[in-house]
Amino acid sequence: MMGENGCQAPPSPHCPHHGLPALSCAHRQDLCPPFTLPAGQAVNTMATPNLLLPVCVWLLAGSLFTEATYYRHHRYIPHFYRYREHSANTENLLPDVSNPVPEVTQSGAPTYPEVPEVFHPAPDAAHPIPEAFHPVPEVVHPAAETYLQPQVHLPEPEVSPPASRVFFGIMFDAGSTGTRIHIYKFIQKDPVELPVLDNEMYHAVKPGLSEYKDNPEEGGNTIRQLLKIAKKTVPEEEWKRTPVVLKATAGLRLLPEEKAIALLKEVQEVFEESPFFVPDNSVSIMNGANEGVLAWVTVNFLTGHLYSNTRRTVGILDLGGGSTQITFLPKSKKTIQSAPPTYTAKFSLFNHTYELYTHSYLGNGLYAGRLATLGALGADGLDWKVFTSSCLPKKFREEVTFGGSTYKVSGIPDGYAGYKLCYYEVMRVVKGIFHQPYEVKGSSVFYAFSHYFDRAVETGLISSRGGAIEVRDFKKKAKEVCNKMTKYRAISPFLCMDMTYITCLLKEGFGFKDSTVLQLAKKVNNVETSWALGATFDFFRDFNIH
Ligand SMILES: O=c1ccn([C@@H]2O[C@H](COP(=O)(O)OP(=O)(O)O)[C@@H](O)[C@H]2O)c(=O)[nH]1
Repeated sequence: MMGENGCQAPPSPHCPHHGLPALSCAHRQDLCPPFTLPAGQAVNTMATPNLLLPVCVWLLAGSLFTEATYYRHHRYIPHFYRYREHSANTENLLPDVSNPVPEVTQSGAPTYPEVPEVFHPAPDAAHPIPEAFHPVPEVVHPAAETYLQPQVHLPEPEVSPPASRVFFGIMFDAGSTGTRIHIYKFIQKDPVELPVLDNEMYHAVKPGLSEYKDNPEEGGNTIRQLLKIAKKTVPEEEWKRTPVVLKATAGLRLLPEEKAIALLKEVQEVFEESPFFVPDNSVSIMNGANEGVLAWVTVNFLTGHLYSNTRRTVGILDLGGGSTQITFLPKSKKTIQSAPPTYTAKFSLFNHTYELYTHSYLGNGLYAGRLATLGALGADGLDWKVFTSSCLPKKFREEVTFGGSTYKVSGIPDGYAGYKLCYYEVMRVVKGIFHQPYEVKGSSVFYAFSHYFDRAVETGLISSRGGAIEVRDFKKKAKEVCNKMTKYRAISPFLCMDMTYITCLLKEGFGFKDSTVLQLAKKVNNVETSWALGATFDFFRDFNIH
């Protein structure tokens, strides 16, 4: 089985390293051992982020495509002291219970700037936006003579402001349960200032790439389908300089290496035949630490915490199909000191170095967790076997597919079902696997999204607009669902297992208190709460996550 290294398909022939344009091949190019290809085809790890974009919002949109497509429009006033006025989604913020200012300053810990310069780092201190995105000089600096009429002694007219420059970034999220395209439109108002996130187009298709492990061509077709949306969204004159990037997560991490490589190669070929710019690091499997860090960047950026002067940030909890991530900025040194060395990540952003607690648990996503609870995870070749669980309705019997494999599963027809037995079963999947961070029992606010959000909506814990609940609410609802399985079966026969798993993950896994408040959100400021935005920032401004 493959490790969690971020590994990529072979380099694109369009890269400067291969004699072509210079847009994004300045990124980190670590070799990736598990994906070593024949000589001359060494693969690269993905690059990592650093960009700051002010945002604010209005939403244009509609559901145009099959599963989920929407188009959002954002405008942002780039002054941090105006942040609260311009937060379009204040119901998602919990300022009163946010992280308090740390009492003890942690050496090497990030400090939040007190002055607005944080928005405009000196050009030489930040990684420059690629050349191609800089406004052309003659547009930015019109010749002064054009505007001066000294001979008639008229007052000097105001010089026109520099023309804004629009650029796009296309980020594919190849998850275990689906593939999603995020098309971000940015506005670069001034070459030395930071671009503004103007809007995002999002569309998702199911199933995920890993389901095509035995038929990569068909997997490639799902990417082709999504690229059609990109062609409709990005103006034709921008295609050539719009980078297209795909990052795969747990679905591909869990596949045998050769199957994952075949899928990545197929995607690379589909990208090559597209009219978009294909950097040499454009198709990769993202490592778990980057997945957590980039989601943290997205959420803290969208909630305004990255450029507020409050020193507050929020933690993130991401429950995917194949893996689950926890990431937060510790207040106490002890959290980092007591964490296993691979459970921390440093990166630079806005001239600051952050050291986060972050970990991705591969095989502990919701779908992988279901199979693990049933004892079926990785049990390929046991087609005859029926995997049973007291978390499922007694009379339920079905085939389920995950990661391209199909398993027979059922309830226990003559046995017992219910919360207690179910909790005992899921405990086996969680116990001894999770590290409990030193300060997780504290008062930090965590944003929980992906399947945490989906299940909370399905069970009526929150509305589809999101909301705040306590960990104990998941437990209460899990008991209710498990003890009334027939009532909830129509929503999903797995609802009892899922809710119990989430409860167990939060309490026994991460060690959260019953009273910990979780802010559940699918979107913040109408932008998807996933790692994709952070990864796009990272593409343009390497965060150097390590
Ligand atoms: O931009 C995104 C990306 C993901 N998701 C949801 O988050 C979950 C993540 O699952 P995924 O298959 O990506 O998990 P992974 O493969 O990363 O474990 C799914 O419910 C997705 O619908 C979402 O709502 N918006």
